[in-house]
Amino acid sequence: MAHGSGSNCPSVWHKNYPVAQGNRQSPIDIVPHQALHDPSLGPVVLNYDQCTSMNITNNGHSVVVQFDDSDDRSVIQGGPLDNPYRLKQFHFHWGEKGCHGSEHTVAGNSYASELHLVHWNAVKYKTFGEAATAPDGLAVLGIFLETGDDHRWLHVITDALYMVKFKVSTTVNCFNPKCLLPSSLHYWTYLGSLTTPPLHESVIWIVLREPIIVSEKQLGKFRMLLFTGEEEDQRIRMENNFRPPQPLKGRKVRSSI
Ligand SMILES: NS(=O)(=O)c1ccc(S(=O)(=O)c2ccccc2)s1
Ligand SMILES: [Zn+2]
Repeated sequence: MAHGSGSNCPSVWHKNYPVAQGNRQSPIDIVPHQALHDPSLGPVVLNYDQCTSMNITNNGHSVVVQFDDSDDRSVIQGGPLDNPYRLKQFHFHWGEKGCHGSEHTVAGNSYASELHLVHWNAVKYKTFGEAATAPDGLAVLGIFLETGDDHRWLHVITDALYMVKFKVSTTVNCFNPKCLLPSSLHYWTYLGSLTTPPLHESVIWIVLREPIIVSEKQLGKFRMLLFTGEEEDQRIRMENNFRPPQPLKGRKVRSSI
């Protein structure tokens, strides 16, 4: 859970963001045998083949790789989505040690980290900002990270993290996030929200069942990032930037499995 001073403490977010206690908040605990298998749910299709990555930024609460979303070169479609959603950015959530750090949990079990690929509905909405407040505006693909062997492609990101130790940005060229996908695209899907303020209830969540494997060493590089800027004398390590599971409030989780 994100501890620490003021705003990055989930238990007080509702004071400034009353929607934190809304009816479709994220993350949630996914209970596989209570999920509804929906045969009408087709496969999720990721068209990330062209190079649209732009930069990697430490934004003070995570590390974010941003993409050029001025056209439909990088989109997700299929599955629960009625049309293609454009890739805007991806970022991670992690803990300070062991297997805590993911936001979604599976039957009460958490993973060491969770990758979120954020997409927006550019067919129905003119801008990301407009989509971000619409009930079907965003689609976030969640991928669990489990510790084990080195992930050969995650190195491209983790080797760049020292450059964004403080709250800064640097360019990253031609990183195709398809290399961060597990072999199976079986997923759970449900209607939820952003997991950080402003907590908009605008996200169609697609959470992959199969985790990707990364090494402790690679995860450790996330933990050496700082919430603070270079000019600040206080150095607060960036870790535990995950929100705990929120009440399901009657929502149904569907599975493609
Ligand atoms: N963890 S999460 O994937 O739910 C998430 C939190 C914040 C974002 S955002 O930066 O895209 C964003 C989107 C809308 C408004 C402000 C920021 S995505
Ligand atoms: Zn996230």
